[in-house]
Amino acid sequence: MYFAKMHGLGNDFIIIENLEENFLDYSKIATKVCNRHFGIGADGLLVVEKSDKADIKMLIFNSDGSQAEMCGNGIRCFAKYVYEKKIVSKNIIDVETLAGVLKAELRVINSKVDTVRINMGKPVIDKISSIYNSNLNNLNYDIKIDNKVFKASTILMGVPHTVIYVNEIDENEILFYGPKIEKLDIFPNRTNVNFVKIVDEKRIQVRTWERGAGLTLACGTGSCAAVVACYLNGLTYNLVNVELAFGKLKVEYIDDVYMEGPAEFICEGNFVL
Ligand SMILES: N[C@@H](CCC[C@H](N)C(=O)O)C(=O)O
Repeated sequence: MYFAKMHGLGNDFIIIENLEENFLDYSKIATKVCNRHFGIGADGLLVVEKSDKADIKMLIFNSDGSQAEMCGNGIRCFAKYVYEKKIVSKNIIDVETLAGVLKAELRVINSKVDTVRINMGKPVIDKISSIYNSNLNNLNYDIKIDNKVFKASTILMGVPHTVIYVNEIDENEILFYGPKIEKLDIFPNRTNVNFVKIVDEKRIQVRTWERGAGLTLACGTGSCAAVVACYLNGLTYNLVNVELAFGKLKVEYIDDVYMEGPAEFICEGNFVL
């Protein structure tokens, strides 16, 4: 089967096409090809399918085989892929996802996509009982694990995101607490966990423990959720540069959330199913 490998700020994906809609077990394919030792290696699998309500449909599966509703870094890679492979010949593309139809605006230089701006839609701040099984104030509450107390916010940005406010980004802390927070009983569908350091009103740093993929180098939906949470808590402006491990995303919250950043091809080839 033909594949391309792409990344958005180091969050990497295998992309496959299934425009004829053959029966394929995507979850099984994801666990196989995403494995970094026995497969190609990636955080997730993106599938290109036909859509009857948008220009094209994107499906996303995490490296553990679980399906997610949306992926911020993934949708920028996906939009670049369908444009440069001439599957959709428009530079504003409507992409169907399980979180709704989202608009991808491509900045094209010499027929190549440089950056992609996505209208990520509206964050869900209240009424999130399906992801948040509690009557706490989900924008500002405490999570206690062992003897540690974290200030937290939980927001649905296509997928469930919990923001943990920290003074410093500490990878060991993320590896220790990330999986414990992901699986707390208050999150019936698990949660992505974003450790967020506020540098100033226009800059934050984010590292994410992702549901179904573990610690990744960047998370697009997580960066958007972090900006929404920081802005609504009065900690930043509504236009913020989000610094990830290897680059930046520009996120703006004006009713809808807009995210802009790069997408890159790594390689392409074939694998045996
Ligand atoms: N890396 C992504 C999010 C992918 C899905 C997530 N792991 C989930 O299960 O919710 C992004 O860039 O948004």
